[in-house]
Amino acid sequence: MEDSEAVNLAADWSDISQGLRKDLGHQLHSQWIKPIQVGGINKENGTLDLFLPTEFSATWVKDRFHDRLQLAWKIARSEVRSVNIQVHPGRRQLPELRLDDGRRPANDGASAIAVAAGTIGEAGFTSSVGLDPSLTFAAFVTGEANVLACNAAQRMAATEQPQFSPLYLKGATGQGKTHLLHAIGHAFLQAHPRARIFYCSAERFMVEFVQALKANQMIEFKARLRSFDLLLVDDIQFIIGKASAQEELLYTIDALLAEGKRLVFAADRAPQALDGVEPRLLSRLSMGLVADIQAADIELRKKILESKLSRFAPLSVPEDVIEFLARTITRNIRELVGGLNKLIAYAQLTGQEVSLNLAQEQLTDILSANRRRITIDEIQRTVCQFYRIDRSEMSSKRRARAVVRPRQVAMYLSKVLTPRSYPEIGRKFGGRDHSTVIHAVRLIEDLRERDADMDGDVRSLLRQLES
Ligand SMILES: Nc1ncnc2c1ncn2[C@@H]1O[C@H](COP(=O)(O)OP(=O)(O)OP(=O)(O)O)[C@@H](O)[C@H]1O
Repeated sequence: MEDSEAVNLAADWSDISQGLRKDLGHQLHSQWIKPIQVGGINKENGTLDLFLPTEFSATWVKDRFHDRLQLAWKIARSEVRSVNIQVHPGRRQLPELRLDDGRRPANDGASAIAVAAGTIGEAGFTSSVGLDPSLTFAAFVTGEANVLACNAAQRMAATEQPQFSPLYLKGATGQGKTHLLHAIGHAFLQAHPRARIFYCSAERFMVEFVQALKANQMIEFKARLRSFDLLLVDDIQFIIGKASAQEELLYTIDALLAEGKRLVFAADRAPQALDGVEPRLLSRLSMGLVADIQAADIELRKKILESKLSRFAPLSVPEDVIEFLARTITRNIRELVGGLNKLIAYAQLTGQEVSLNLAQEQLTDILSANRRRITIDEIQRTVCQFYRIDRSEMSSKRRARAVVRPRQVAMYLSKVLTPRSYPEIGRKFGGRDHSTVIHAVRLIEDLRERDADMDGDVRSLLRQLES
């Protein structure tokens, strides 16, 4: 990279970074954004490399800030088409760790086991590296879908002796399991400042296990694992295969439970539905309390958006935008919050007001991914009810205008609302040829422009089908 280009990139980064600082607050910014180093722009594909010092921080930043960083760079530099967040080659800057007897661990010191094994109260690196400071109970919004899981999590963190262990949090992706795991960690640390806690994903656990095995470090690995007061293991569904790693986890669970330690697992499915997990481990995972996190309903989605918005005060977002986001981004909370963040970031970076139009314009990817899958059968049923004709007319050969037009409208809606091809649509309408469907789609498009009644009918049908 030429010197002048490096200077320009540094200047742009300084502006972007400052904007994000205002947005995210000092703590999050200095922890996650400040350490980013900007690489060069690949002239061929427009990719800009952003480097972080550790794998953990790279993953964290990628998960939370990728869209924002990409958007900010796209606005700052027209030639940037995407950003690629990765670990800086050859750099791993986690604190150097020592085993209890003063020796250094034999591996590179960046291992999750080693990191989490530090004395939290002294080094403070569990709270600054392992746990996301923003994922607390205070920031977790409850509703019918998650209140039981949240109560169970609070109890796991607060009481002197846990009434149940392990706690197993079950819920679909993006519904707040990781958030609760981190919140338990924070609350537990607050109640027991010198506690030893360990947070990792099951995948990470497997990697650590294999590394320890290869490096002849199993004694230290086992000792570390058994030394924790609170063990938080995320995404346990990934603990598949590797019988020896599963066995080690099983022994760890037994050892920690025997000492009344706390264990929390999170997964996207019930223990019994975990694939490739040996029965003894399954029985340990389900022997405590299995708490379900259901998909958030619209009320909870709105409450979460409002709570996230309070961080951006005094910026306000019109109520119709909140309503729109909560109503349309239904798949999970991660996308919902991501959508809000993206919208606000875009509005701030371009100096525009947050509005319904802007939301519809800027969130097309998220919105289309969330759009309910409408079937051709559903379309045919709705159209027949609307025009009061028999369902069989959708496939019949009758050419009376009273049935031809509704059939054409249904074909048009099938093209607009489903990913089906013209021939596929034709087959669903009594085996008609694809050219018939193309003709119907063009005709209705044309009629919508010329005939207000037809346009009104189609709008009304669209509303019914998309509600
Ligand atoms: N009830 C809630 N209140 C506030 N924020 C929430 C809530 N539920 C989820 N979130 C937010 O949604 C995002 C996704 O949540 P999280 O990462 O905890 O999901 P997850 O269930 O662990 O997903 P995955 O299975 O994909 O790991 C996070 O930013 C989290 O803070």
